[in-house]
Formats: sequence, structure tokens, C-alpha cells
Amino acid sequence: MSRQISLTQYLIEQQREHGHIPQELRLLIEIVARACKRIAIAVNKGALGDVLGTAGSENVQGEVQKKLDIIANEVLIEANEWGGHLAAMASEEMDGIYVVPNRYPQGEYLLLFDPLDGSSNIDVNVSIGTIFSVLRKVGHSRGVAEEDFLQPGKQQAAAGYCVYGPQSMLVLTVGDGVAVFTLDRETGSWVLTQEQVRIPEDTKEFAINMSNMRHWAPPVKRYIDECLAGSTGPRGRDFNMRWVASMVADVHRILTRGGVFLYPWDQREPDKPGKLRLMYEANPMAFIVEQAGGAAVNGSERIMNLQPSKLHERVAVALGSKNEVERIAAYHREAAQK
Ligand SMILES: O=P(O)(O)OC[C@H]1O[C@](O)(COP(=O)(O)O)[C@@H](O)[C@@H]1O
Ligand SMILES: [Mg+2]
Ligand SMILES: [Mg+2]
Repeated sequence: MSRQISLTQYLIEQQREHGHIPQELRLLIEIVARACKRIAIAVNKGALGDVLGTAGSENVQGEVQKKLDIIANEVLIEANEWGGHLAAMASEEMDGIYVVPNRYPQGEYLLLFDPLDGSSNIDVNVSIGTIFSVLRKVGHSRGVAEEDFLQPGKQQAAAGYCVYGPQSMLVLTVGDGVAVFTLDRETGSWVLTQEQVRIPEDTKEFAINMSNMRHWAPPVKRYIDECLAGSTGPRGRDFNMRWVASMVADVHRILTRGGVFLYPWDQREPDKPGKLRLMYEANPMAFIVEQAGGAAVNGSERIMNLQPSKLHERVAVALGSKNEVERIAAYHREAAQK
């Protein structure tokens, strides 16, 4: 158990004592955290709050939207648009960027989010979450455009996720390690419950959707085949497998006890680099995982070095325990040399 301080106190420390974040970023993160609290409450109400089921619409990626996808998106927009710290927002659930309306003060930050991650788990009462990434608008040009968002993940000012599970937790990095806050429903505050999280460098647990095995590229197939071969194979030890199908829940497990998570490119849609979205899924998770001593690659390249070319760009992802991710990257490099 760590020091019993609130998210607000933690952020004030980061601002005043460590000088890691300016006041505007602190206030922006507090607003995002408040929005996540509202989403957590909606998730918990379930059928009582009429939040389950589909909304009957599709998002820009052609995915059927659930009611909670839309509710969570609206909560995040409404909470953040008047705060004065943002220039614009972007979301998995919106085609283009959402520029802060003129009636509100404009700030210098850009906020990206996957309002509801793991949508297929909403109706079956399995952990879901929210993922967010904060960038600073580069340059001092007036107005804001989609191009302002197209920055590599290494330029993130902050990133985090909330997992709505048996407990609601907020996991945050401002570039000074990773801190975990648990929602105290009696007081309504996010309380620090872990600091300086470290992901073990080695693991015996992998997470991948095995039903896609026949579609994978050779380096991914090789890595998983070797894990499956267990103590009689080249790895000389048995591996365990987990797949929640909510990236937040899979990443949270890895942050807690180690492991490796893969959503690789596959032959079902060869023109797409992967299923997950670079800017509001892979980048924020990569920032958190690296800050906890892990690694995140798209195959052979560090995810946070990738230069995005569009808002909803997709990417292959392998992240988690450092030594396993480096092994996966090495297999990709070897395959590319053949
Ligand atoms: O159903 P699959 O193909 O296993 O995909 C699961 C992956 O899709 C995602 O649900 C995508 O997120 P969304 O729910 O935000 O679309 C990830 O969270 C998860 O890792
Ligand atoms: Mg998602
Ligand atoms: Mg989503």
C-alpha cells in the first residue's frame, strides 16, 4: 500500500515539487479523471441506467457503436470542452477532430481518446476501459487542424487509462513513472494505491487472440509456437495464456504481474497494419508500458517513434515485459533479412 493521497495531491506534487507538469496539464488531467469517474458510474449502473446494448449507428471505422461508446464519448467531450486547457480533441468515435468551440477559452493541449475500450465486453459484464493521450499543440499558428495531432507518441505529455473492473482504477504517466489510483466510491475520489509501477522483464504469460493464428506472419507464428511448445521446446519452460479482448484489461494485467500482449498484422485484411489504433490505443499504452520498464513495438520498430499519417491510423502491437518484446522484435528483424 502506498501513501494515501488523492490524484489532486499527486498532481500538485508533480507540478510544484518535481516540476514535471505545468498547471494547465494538471487541471486537464483532473478533468479527464472526473469524466472517467462519471463513465465508471454509468458502467456500474448497467441495465439500471439503460446503458447496455447497441446504439444502432456505426463509427468512422465501420464498427457498430454501443450505447456506452457514445455516452463515454459525450461525457469526455462535455467535461473537457469548457476547461480552457484544450485546443481540440479526437476520438475513436468521431470521424474528424473536435475543435473547442469559440465560446470557450482555448488552451494549448490536444486530447485523444478511446472513450470505451473493449466494447464487445460491455454487455457481458467483463472489464472495459477508457484510454487517453495528451499532446501539446506544436507551433503558435492560430486555429487547429488534424495535422497538429499527427505527432509521434514520444511527444506525448501525458497518457493514461481507466479500467472499469471489480475496482475502477486510473493509471497515469506524465513521464515520471506510472502511478495507479483506485476510485473510492464512498468519498468519490481517486486515491493513489501504487507508485513507480515496474513490469517484470521476463514473463511466462502471453496474450493474443489465438483464433487468428492461421493468418499471422511468420515471426509472430514462430514466437507463439515456441511459447506453446513449453518446457519441451526451445524456450524450455511452460507458458500460460490470457485474452480478455479489452486492451485495457490485458495491459493492466501485464502492468500488475508481467506478460506480453500482441495484436499483430494478419492476412485477413493485409492492407491494414493491424487492428488497434496508433494514436489513442497503442501510443498511450506504449508510453505507460515504457514508463513501467517494459517495451512496445509494432514488430521491429518502437511504437512511440512512428510518425502518424492520419488520425485513425492502425498499427500492429507487441508490448509488455521487456525481454519478451525484444525477442519478438528480433524475430521480426531476422525475418525481414531473409
Ligand atoms: O475481438 P478481438 O479481435 O480479439 O479484438 C480485441 C481487441 O479489440 C479492442 O476491443 C478494440 O477496442 P474497441 O472496443 O475500442 O474497439 C481491444 O481493446 C482488444 O484488444
Ligand atoms: Mg479500443
Ligand atoms: Mg473503443
